[in-house]
Amino acid sequence: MHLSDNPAAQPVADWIRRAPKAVLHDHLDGGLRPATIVELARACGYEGLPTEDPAALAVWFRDAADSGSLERYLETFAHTCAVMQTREALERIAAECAEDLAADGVVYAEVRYAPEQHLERGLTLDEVVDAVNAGFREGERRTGGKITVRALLTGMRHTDRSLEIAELTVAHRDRGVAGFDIAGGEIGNPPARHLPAFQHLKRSNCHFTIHAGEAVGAESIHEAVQICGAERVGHGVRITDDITVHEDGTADLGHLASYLRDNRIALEVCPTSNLQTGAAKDYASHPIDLLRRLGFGVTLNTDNRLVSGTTMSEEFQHMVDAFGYGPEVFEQFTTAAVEAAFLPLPERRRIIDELVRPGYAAL
Ligand SMILES: O=c1[nH]cnc2c1ncn2[C@H]1C[C@H](O)[C@@H](CO)O1
Ligand SMILES: [Zn+2]
Repeated sequence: MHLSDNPAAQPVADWIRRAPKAVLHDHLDGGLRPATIVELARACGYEGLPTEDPAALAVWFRDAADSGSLERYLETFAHTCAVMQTREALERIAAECAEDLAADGVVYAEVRYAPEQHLERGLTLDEVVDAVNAGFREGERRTGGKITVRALLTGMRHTDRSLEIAELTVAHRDRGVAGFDIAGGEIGNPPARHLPAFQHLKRSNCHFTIHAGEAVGAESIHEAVQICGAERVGHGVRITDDITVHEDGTADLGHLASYLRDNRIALEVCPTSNLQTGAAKDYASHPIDLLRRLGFGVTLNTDNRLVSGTTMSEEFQHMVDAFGYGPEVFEQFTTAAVEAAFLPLPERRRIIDELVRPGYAAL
């Protein structure tokens, strides 16, 4: 099913909006406000936008990304990255990102982006990271501390800068950066190509996740977790390749699937994005429910709020519609996300004890 067959701008139940949420997988360059893109494009002289009408631009992104292919999904980012090349633009976009997530009830967010994609107008890698961090701090301040945001620095799988970005991550950790990731086209770019980056992170005791099991199957997840040492998996839905479901509903797990489940390797699941890239057919048959029932460390995420035309609340609502979930399931997903956050343990505990549990109890 294509998203365009689906009603846009999903109405969301009031309790879903109020529920405390945590997002581990949200791309900064996939979540800009459409009106901000239009303004920044005018200011920096970028003439490539498909339209200058913000509402039409939002629809354009979602439709263009709804292609059935990860490669075509990724092409849309040329327009967002084009307007993310100055300190002011990055700071503004990061501050608005924190505000938008907080307005949607997100209390903890890890937001990722690839610093190497923001160097076209002369910024250095360090300046990019400083600008985004300043924006996140400003956004947290504007929301009165309702949200905590940490950055993940992404290395692009088709380029050769991952070691440099891993070093950048280590240099900026404890100053707003919580970890590292690799993203981009999965086919032809296996994670082990970036082994030196992962080895540097391991030696430096630094957190990382890897996009895997989105466009390629379980072998990509195996490489990400067992060869590269990822603590979490971005998407990971194709772990179903290693699970056999029988007619009576029981399931057998292969060794990799068992390893992920038994070690609570968190899966950063992004249902709407999966429908667009062809990693899943529709919400009702999305593997998230099977994985949850089997005891995997499932977390629910947006991936790209603009490009996928979604929010955390809308992802929750899609799951309610498809599987009839109530608040207890979302409390599970949210708790699993905070437990898998790249934060010191006492901070994770504080978010669960002071924000998540009381928030769900009050619904
Ligand atoms: O879901 C994804 N899979 C692989 N790469 C992705 C996904 N969403 C965004 N990206 C890419 C495009 C962005 O420019 C980059 C850094 O955020 O990460
Ligand atoms: Zn992603």
